[in-house]
This record gives sequence, C-alpha cells and structure tokens, in this order.
Amino acid sequence: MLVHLFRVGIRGGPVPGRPLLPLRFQTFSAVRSSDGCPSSYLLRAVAQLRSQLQARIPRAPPAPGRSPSAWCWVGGALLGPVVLIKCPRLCPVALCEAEEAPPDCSRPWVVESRFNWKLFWQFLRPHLLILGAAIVLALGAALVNVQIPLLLGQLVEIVAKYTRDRAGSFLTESRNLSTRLLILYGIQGLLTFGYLVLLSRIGERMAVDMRRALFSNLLRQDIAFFDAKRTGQLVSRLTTDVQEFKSSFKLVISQGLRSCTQVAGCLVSLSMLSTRLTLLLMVATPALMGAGTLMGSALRKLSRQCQEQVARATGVADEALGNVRTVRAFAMEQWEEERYRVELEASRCKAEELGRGIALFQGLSNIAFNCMVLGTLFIGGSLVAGQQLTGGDLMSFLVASQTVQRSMANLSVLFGQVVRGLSAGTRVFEYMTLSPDIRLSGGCCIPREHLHGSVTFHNVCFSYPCRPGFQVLKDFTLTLPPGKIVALVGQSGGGKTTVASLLERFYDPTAGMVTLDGQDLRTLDPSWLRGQVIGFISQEPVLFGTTIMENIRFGRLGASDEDVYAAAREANAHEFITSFPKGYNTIVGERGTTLSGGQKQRLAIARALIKQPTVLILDEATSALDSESERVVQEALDRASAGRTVLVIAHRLSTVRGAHRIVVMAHGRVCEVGTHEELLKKGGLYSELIRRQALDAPLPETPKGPRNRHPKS
Ligand SMILES: Nc1ncnc2c1ncn2[C@@H]1O[C@H](COP(=O)(O)OP(=O)(O)OP(=O)(O)O)[C@@H](O)[C@H]1O
Repeated sequence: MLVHLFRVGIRGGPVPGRPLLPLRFQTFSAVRSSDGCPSSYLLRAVAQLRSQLQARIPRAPPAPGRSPSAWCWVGGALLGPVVLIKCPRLCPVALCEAEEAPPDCSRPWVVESRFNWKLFWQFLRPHLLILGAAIVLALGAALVNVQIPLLLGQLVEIVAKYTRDRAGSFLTESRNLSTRLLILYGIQGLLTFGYLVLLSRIGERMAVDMRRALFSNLLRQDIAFFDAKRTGQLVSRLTTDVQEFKSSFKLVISQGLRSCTQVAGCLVSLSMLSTRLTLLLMVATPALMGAGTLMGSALRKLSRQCQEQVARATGVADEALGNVRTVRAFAMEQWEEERYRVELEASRCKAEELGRGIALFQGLSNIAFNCMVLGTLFIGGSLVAGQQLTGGDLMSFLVASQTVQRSMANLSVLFGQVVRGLSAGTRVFEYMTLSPDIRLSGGCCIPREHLHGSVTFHNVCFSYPCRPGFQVLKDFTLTLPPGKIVALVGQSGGGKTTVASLLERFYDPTAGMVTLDGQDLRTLDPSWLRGQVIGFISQEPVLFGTTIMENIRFGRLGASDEDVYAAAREANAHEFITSFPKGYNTIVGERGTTLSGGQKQRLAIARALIKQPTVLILDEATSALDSESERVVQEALDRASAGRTVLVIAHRLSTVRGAHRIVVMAHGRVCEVGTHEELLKKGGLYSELIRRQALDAPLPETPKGPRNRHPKS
C-alpha cells in the first residue's frame, strides 16, 4: 500500500569540474511493508527512497572526508524527527551513499569514508557504566516530566472546584498535591543535574582520548600523507571535528532520550485524557513542524553563510597581523584596514539578515503555538461544556501537548545534529585507522662500533606518491664513501632534495634501493636511522617557540646541559647565546622569529650535532644567509663535517669546490662525477654551470674547502 509521498528539493553533490545542479523538486514514494512494523517499514521506506533517488540523480562522489552529502540531507529532511523517534539506526542508511564512493588511487591513505562504529565502541566502552547511569537518570527525568501535567491538571481541578463551590479549605485540599508536585520538580531537577554531569564527564573524557589517539596517529603518518594534506585541515579534525562529535554525542543521549520518552509518555497520557483532542494534535503538530523545518533549513543556510563571512573577515585580519612586517614595509596599513572593513561590513549585513530571519521565525512560531493553545482551549472547552472532559483534564492536556510539541521540535533539530556528528566522527576516525607504509620504528640497528656511514643509492627510481606519473629519479646511482664529503649540484628541480629525502627514509624508492653500510634502509629501524645516524640541516631551519636549550636538546632528549653547550660551541652558537640576558633560557619566539637567519641556522646545526650523527645532510644550509653569516655558519659546518659522511646540496658552486666528490645531477640522473678540477677539465655540465654563475656574479677567491681542513683528507 502506498502510504507516503515525499516531495524534496535535491541538489547534486559537489563534483570536481561540474557545477552544482540547480535545486529541483521531485516526488518519491515508499510502500508499507507487509509486517506492518513501523520501524522496519521506515527502514524499507528509506532504502526504497534511496534507490529511487539514485536512479534519478547523477552520481556525485562525495569530497573525501565529507562523507554525508546530499543523500543524508535528503534522508534528514524527509524523515528527520520521525526516523529518530522510531529507529535511530536509520541514520547510517541515510549516510550509506558515501560508502560507495570509488577510492582515489592517487591518495592511497583515504581509506575510510564511513562512520567507524567499531572504533567508536572502543572509545565508549570504558565509560559504559557511567553512560548506563546517565541514561537511567535521563529516562527518569523524562518520566517525571510526563507525570507533572497530570498533577497540574488535578490541581486545576481543585481550583475549579473551589471557585465553583467555595466549600472546604483550598489549602488543605491542594497541600498534598502541591507537595507532590514540589517533590517531583525537585527530583526532576536532581535527575537532570545528574545525567548532565555524567554525560559531560563521558563526553570530555572521550574527546581527550580521541584527540590523543588522532594526534598520535597523525604524527606517525608518512611524509607523503602530509604532502597531500593541509595542516589546517588536520588541525581542524583535532579541534572542530572532535568538538562537534562530542556535542552531538551528548545532545543525542540527553535531548534525544529525553524527548523520545516525553513524546511517547505524553502521547499515552494525552490519548487517555481525550482521544479526539489527541487526534487533532497529531494532525496539526507535524504540519507546523514541517513548515518550521523548512524555515529552519533556510535559516541554517543563512547561518552557514554568516559563519563563512566571519571566517573570511578573520582570514583577512589573520593574514595582515601574521605578515605585519610585510604590511609595514609596504605601508599598506590603510589598505588592510579597508579590506577588513569591507569584509566586516559584509558579515554585519549577513548577521542582520540572519537576525531578521530568526525574529520572523520566532514570531511565527509564537503565533503558531499560541493558535494551537487557543484551538485546544476552544475545542477542549466545547468538550468541557458538553461534559466530555473536565477542566483539570483540559489543563493537563494543554501542558502535556506543549511538552510533546517542544520535544518534537527538539528532535527535528537533533537530527541535523546527528548527521553533523556522524560526519565529524567519520572525519576523526578516518585518520585514526590509517597506517603508514613506513613505520616509525621497527627493524634492525647497526651497532655503533660497526657503523661506518657508507651510503649507496643502487639504481634508484622514484616518483612522489602524490604525483605518481612523474619520475623524479631515474636509475639513480650514487655512493657516499664513509667520512667523505659529496656535493650534489645541478639544475633547480633536478631532484637533489629528493635524494636527501630518500636517505632520511621519508619515502621509499619505487625501484632500486638505498643502503647504509650495505644494509637496505628498509630493513633498518627508521627511528634509529633518523634519531641517531642522520643529521639534517636545511635551508630554512624550523625552531620551536621554546628556549634555546630545549631547541638544541630536541636533537637528543637525554642530552645533558654540558652536551648542549658542547654542541652549541661546535656550531659557533655558544657566543651569541651567552650574550643574551637569559642565555640558554632565552625563548626564541614562534618558529624562532626573535633570532637572525644565521643564528637560527647555527642552532639548527647544534641541534643536528648533539646526536653525533654519522651521516650529515646539508641541504642548501647557507644559501639564505648574507656573506658574514654565511662565513660563520660555513665555519661551523666545516667543523661539523669533519670525520662524517656528508651530503652537501648546493646551488652556489663556490661553496662545494673543496668537496671530495662533486656529483652533477640532471633530470633525475647522475651525469657527471669528479672533483672540482676534474669536472672543470672535462668541460661538461659542471663547467657550464660554473660559467653561468660566474656571469651572474664574480666568483670569490677559492675558499679553503672542507676537504682541505678535513682531518681525514
Ligand atoms: N613533496 C613533493 N611532492 C611532489 N613532487 C615533489 C615534491 N617535492 C619535490 N617534488 C618535485 O620533484 C622534483 C625534484 O624536486 P627537488 O626538490 O628534489 O629538486 P631540487 O633539485 O632539490 O630543486 P632545488 O634546487 O630547486 O631545490 C621537482 O619537479 C618537484 O616539483
């Protein structure tokens, strides 16, 4: 039997390269199942509705990490309150379209797009006892709430009797009832307090556990993962998404349980009081709620726009304040002020529009609910006049019907919250289950006494995972002899930094292998390799916003103060550090902003040296410095290079003339190898590069290269 016709607005989900489809209306039907069971009927209705929708709407794969798309809103808009009352497990049905999205092979780490109930259960399990207690208290509060209208009705009955007969003492008659009401109010308050405290405790603890688990798993992901993800997006999963999930969870348990119990309990009371009035209520309430839902969704859309506009304004302020030096240097303060003013003005307009919308909504809902009261009084009054209902029953009916209306309104709001919560939970759990290809630890270590630091790249081919079709290294072979300095030079984009990344095992080669003292890096423990064997100094050293002492100790957590001082001396940093009033306890500011480029670089060198690395990678370590800073830093680097296997990546060829071996790279391959003199004699790409640099700037006097000062050379 055809029992429902749903008319819904549908918009195609966002598809890359395809515009949003216009909103259009469509009618769908659902058929009652033969068993007549309301919940299974609803389940089937939704499933059937889904298949009808699928047949009519072009498939739009949801954006990764945003699983519930148009489908869940369709489900939500149609069946929202009813679904939650009847069968909360329908939510996943509405979300299941997202599960069918084809995997994106260029992003192998996007594996989960459905809510992970198993993981959710793991977080919930430790709190089951308290959750049980909270549910009992919430149900208790709801049941007490159902009792109250009935007692109020009885009290009104006594008032009416006293007004009519003026016989007996009103106080004596009403005392008993009033006391019971007072006790019920007290119990209800206590129960509400109890379950809210318990839910808040569970929610906060789960949120902490989830954040810790997510952060820990994010830190373990491959570097390729971070190449493809924006930091803001990851931070948002840790903050906003966990917050959203927590709020939804608490709301569903508190308001959901409470509203469902109240609706059920009050409907029973209402039908016992007056079947006729109850039927009337059951027709009017859903109609009003439908209108309210439509208005509510328009308001939500407006509210979203409002938030986006506020975010845009915040973005302008953030950018200007974050880059205040650039703004000041270009005297653009007024321009930035104007930009911010325009964005603020736009957000004011949107916020006022939203305010008007909310005012209209509240005004209309007041009228609607007052009309409902009036209608109930009018029809109920005629029943009272016809002696089919007592005045007290009418009063009870009024209070209970208000409770039903409030609860149903809560439930419809709650459905949107459930969808948002599931969506946020999906995003949080998605990154919790990811496992990296390169584990942080595990594998063997070479004992210190057997470690020589001989590194070889054997016919290595490599493409970055996020750009699989583009081969950066092609059959690349290179040996870094132990204790020697090898310089890697070549055109920009030739793959020099990529070689360093493979040596750090940030990525694994797609073919060939990299060995350390003959052992494949893939068999070695990555945390030992990065933590104890390889020291890396890059062009832009990143410091943490803490003290100099802690920044250097970041290289080896167990290092003593003496070790830190020794590393700082070796890095030519001790002198400038001790010249600061707070010495090693000086806070370096966010990312080291209170230090000069040369000072930051020397701290980075000290940080790398404190772990006494056997292999040192210097990736353009001095290229961002002026000549005076470069001299001091270069001195530190020369000292640090002594006795170590060093891979120097350099643009300025003058800085690598003294290397034991210079390797020239082009298009991902080694094309020349030799010393500076040999390569010059050869007259190939190296001498061409030298000639070009000489044209750009006169070459300085040949500095005493590290080789000349190298104890082993
Ligand atoms: N994380 C990444 N993901 C995808 N492609 C990358 C990534 N890093 C570098 N590439 C690409 O790999 C190629 C080699 O880059 P690489 O940084 O190794 O060159 P380079 O020789 O060090 O360049 P430069 O001298 O300019 O620093 C470039 O085409 C670059 O676009």
